[in-house]
Amino acid sequence: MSLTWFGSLLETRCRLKSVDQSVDVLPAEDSAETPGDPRARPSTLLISETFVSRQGEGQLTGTNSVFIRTSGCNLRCWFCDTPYASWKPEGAPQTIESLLNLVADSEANHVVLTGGEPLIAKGIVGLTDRLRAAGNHVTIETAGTVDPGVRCDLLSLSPKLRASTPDEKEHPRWAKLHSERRLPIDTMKQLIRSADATQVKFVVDSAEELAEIDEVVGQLGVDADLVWLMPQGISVEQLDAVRPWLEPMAESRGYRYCDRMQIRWYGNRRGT
Ligand SMILES: C[S@@+](CC[C@H](N)C(=O)[O-])C[C@H]1O[C@@H](n2cnc3c(N)ncnc32)[C@H](O)[C@@H]1O
Ligand SMILES: Nc1nc2[nH]cc(C(=O)O)c2c(=O)[nH]1
Ligand code: SF4
Ligand SMILES: [Mg+2]
Repeated sequence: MSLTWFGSLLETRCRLKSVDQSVDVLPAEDSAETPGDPRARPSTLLISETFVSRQGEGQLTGTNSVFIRTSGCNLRCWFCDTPYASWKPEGAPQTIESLLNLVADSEANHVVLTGGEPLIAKGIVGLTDRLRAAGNHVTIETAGTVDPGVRCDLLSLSPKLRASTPDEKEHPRWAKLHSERRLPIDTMKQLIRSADATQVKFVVDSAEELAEIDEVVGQLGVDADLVWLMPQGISVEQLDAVRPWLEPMAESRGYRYCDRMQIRWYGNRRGT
C-alpha cells in the first residue's frame, strides 16, 4: 500500500470520523473534480460496492450493467434501501483509473453510477467523463440535490418527496437537513438540461403523495411520459401490495409504472 494512498485513506477516514456519528459528506462544491489543477491529486471516490447486474428499474430495465455505488449521502430517506451507503456509509477510496479498468474488463458497456448520492462524490465528473470517453453509456441514479457539472447519457432523477423525511423525534438534525436539501427544483432542471436523456422516478409510499408528485412534475416542466412511479418496497410482497393501486394512478396521468425487478430477481441483496 503506497504511503500517499494510505495517507489519503487515513485523511478520508479521519474526515469521515471527524464529522459527528451520522456521517455527513462534503457538498459537491468541496469535492468536485478540479481538472487541470496541477496540485490536484488523482481523484478517488469513496466506493461502497461495484458489481455487474441487470438494471432493475426504469427505461433500461434488463440491461446488463456495471454498477458503481458511491458511499455517503446528503439526505436521509427513512426508507433508504441502501443504508450501508447513506445512513451508515461503508466503503473504501478507489481511484478513477481502477474504476475505469474494472469497467473495461467487464462484458458490459452500460455503467450505472449510484449510491448513496453519487453527485456529491469527489471525482464524479471526471469518472463520468472518462467512462463516456471510453464508449460506455452512463446512467446516474440521483436524488438531484446538487449539480457538480456532470453530463451523462441517462439522468435517472428521483426527487425525494415530503414523506421521505426521517422521523423528527428520532433524527432531529437529519430531518431538518433532509427537508432543507431534498427538492432544489432549479438544480434539478439544470441537471435535466445537461443530460442526453432523463427519467424522473418517484418512490411512492402512499396515494396521498400523488398531488405533490403532480406539482413537482409541473415545476420541473417534464413530459408525463418521462415520469415513472415506483412503489416504496424492498420485498416482492411489498411491491405487489402497492402495484394494484399505483399502476392505474400512473396510467391515468400518462406516467409509467416502475417495477423493481432486482427485488424480484435477487431479493434486496447487496451486490445485485
Ligand atoms: C439507493 S438510491 C441511490 C441513488 C440516489 N441517492 C437516489 O435516491 O436516487 C437508488 C434508487 O433506489 C430508490 N430507493 C431507495 N430506497 C427505496 C425503497 N425503500 N423503495 C423503493 N425505492 C427505493 C431511490 O429513490 C433511487 O431511485
Ligand atoms: N439491479 C439493480 N438495479 C438498480 N437500479 C437502480 C439501483 C440503485 O441502487 O441505484 C439498482 C440496484 O441496486 N440494482
Ligand atoms: S437520497 Fe438515495 S441514497 Fe440517500 S438516503 Fe435517499 S434513497 Fe438513500
Ligand atoms: Mg438499489
